[in-house]
Amino acid sequence: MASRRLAVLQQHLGGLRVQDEDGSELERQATSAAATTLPPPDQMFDFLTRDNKQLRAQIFEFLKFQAALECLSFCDYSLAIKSGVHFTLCGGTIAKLGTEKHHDVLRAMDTLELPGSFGMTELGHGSNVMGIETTAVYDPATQEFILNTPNNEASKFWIGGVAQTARISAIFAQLTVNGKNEGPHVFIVHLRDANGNFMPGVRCADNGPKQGLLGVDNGQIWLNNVRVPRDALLDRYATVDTAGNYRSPIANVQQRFGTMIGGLTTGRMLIAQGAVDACKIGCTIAIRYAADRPQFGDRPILSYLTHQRRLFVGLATTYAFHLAMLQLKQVVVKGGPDAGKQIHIVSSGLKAGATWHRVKILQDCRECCGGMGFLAINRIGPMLNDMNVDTTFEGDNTVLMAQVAKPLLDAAVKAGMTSAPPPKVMEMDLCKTCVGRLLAWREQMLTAGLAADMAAAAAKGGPNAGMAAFDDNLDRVTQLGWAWTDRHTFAAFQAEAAAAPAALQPALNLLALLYGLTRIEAGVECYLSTGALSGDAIKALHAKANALCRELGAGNGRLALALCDGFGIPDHLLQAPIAVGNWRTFEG
Ligand SMILES: Cc1cc2nc3c(=O)[nH]c(=O)nc-3n(C[C@H](O)[C@H](O)[C@H](O)COP(=O)(O)OP(=O)(O)OC[C@H]3O[C@@H](n4cnc5c(N)ncnc54)[C@H](O)[C@@H]3O)c2cc1C
Repeated sequence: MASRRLAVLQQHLGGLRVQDEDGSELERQATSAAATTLPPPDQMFDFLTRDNKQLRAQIFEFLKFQAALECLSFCDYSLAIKSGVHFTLCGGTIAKLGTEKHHDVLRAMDTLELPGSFGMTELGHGSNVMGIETTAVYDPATQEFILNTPNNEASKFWIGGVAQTARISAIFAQLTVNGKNEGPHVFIVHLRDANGNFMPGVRCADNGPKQGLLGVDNGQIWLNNVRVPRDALLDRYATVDTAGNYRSPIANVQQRFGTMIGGLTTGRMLIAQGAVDACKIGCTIAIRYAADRPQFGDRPILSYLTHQRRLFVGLATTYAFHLAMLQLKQVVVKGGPDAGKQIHIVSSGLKAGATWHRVKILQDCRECCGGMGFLAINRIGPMLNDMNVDTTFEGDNTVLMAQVAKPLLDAAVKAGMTSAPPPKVMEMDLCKTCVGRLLAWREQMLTAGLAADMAAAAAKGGPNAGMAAFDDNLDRVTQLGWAWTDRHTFAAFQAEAAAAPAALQPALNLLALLYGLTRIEAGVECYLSTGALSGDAIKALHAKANALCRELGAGNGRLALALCDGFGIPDHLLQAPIAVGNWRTFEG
């Protein structure tokens, strides 16, 4: 059992599994890019940590932890989210924003003695975290903070674990010391005692029935003069001494809070990875079933172009995001002075991109399985419900795409990029380099156009008018977020494919090209409206994508099936009868 578990962990650390020895050439080509381009998991970061055994062990633990949560999401999304809330959101916040005195709490969380929750969102304040209204006022007489919910909109809402199980919460509240508001800070607040009774001044309630994710007890919290000791403040970035003096190395309230929550990106990464993992499951179930299911005679439904267009594009996109996530994890591990900003942008784009793709890919998989896709036992339907929220939590996708676009636009305005590059007809030789250039061009085109509008508005009405122009063009801002994500993800895919052993490259290059072509199709308006691509070029591009789908579908989808096997999901975690050839004997 232990060795099986280790094998599962390893395959997810490395990314994908290597096929059996007796696999055909095509199957060998299709096996893991990640498992073959990267060294074994325990040596993966040797180059960073050669002289520091402790750091190396920490990095390995971090990756093992992420892999373990991935394995949980293969079994059950509620279980993965409940664990993520406890360990990553609550535990991770205490670890990253707290100091050594908070480590006892972490130890009690590790043993599940203290089930944790993450109290950021309020009924009235979701995406705008700076606007939260819960208050924490320092009382120097008792050296305590007094926390309050001043009105119902300030009640903590959606908090995972709070309806039934959580004993503590990392509560975000506006801190006031000596009458001065210092902005949002985080406090460890005990909600329930060991018997499950509410602590004095605390009240919690269930949020009520949800669309899915029923294994997570989301709830609401009201705090009424709840007193917590001075040490309850997570004080890595700000301290309050016994006499009530507030100190922080970051003077600006907004910057200080930005620094605090900027470090809490692990949860966002886990949501993005969970979406990629769901796509692996959905694609594997749907492609296996489609290869096994005849309709209109002996013809397997996988041979229909419409099936290939939906499932193989989904497969290519899943590989693209898997490999981009793998690169992001390496950036996180590597760290460095500029890593924070980079991680924020990349994790925002990948989370929004992966979860929005997941919605489409799982829906396509569901439809491709016909009625069987609607049966709960075949998993895809329940996954669609359980995961529907991933576009909203850990940063609403639209808001995240704006965060991807904002620094690009700020840099463009600063660099004086005040006119869009003139549209020019692009060469369409339909190779990977050409696709990469086209994706980069769309990003530049959108950046320059928006930056020009913002600069013009600022020149007339000042910086606020520049920001108003940003808000007035949020549809284009979202397109820019997508354009950046498409370009970045394609580049990651290309890099991983190029680094793979020669035998794997044809399969990975094929998938990467299919992914890139379909992302140009997704942004076709930009190319056509500017004259960058002609109608004939778009037709050729569409035909090329179809031809790649035909290649993946050859031999009843042999290559596509091998690429699914490359995900390394054991059958007992796939669970769906239609994925393991049992639909013919199905009796309900
Ligand atoms: C199942 C579930 C579990 C959750 N678990 C937790 C938890 O454990 N702890 C916790 O603290 N929170 C949790 N949340 C809260 C979650 O993080 C918030 O729902 C999320 O931040 C969005 O906030 P909101 O729901 O208030 O939506 P809003 O922020 O009100 O957004 C509503 C809509 O308005 C749009 N919008 C908002 N602002 C802008 C803007 N500036 N520009 C353009 N469009 C905008 C958004 O795109 C969105 O479509 C959970 C939520 C759910 C549903």
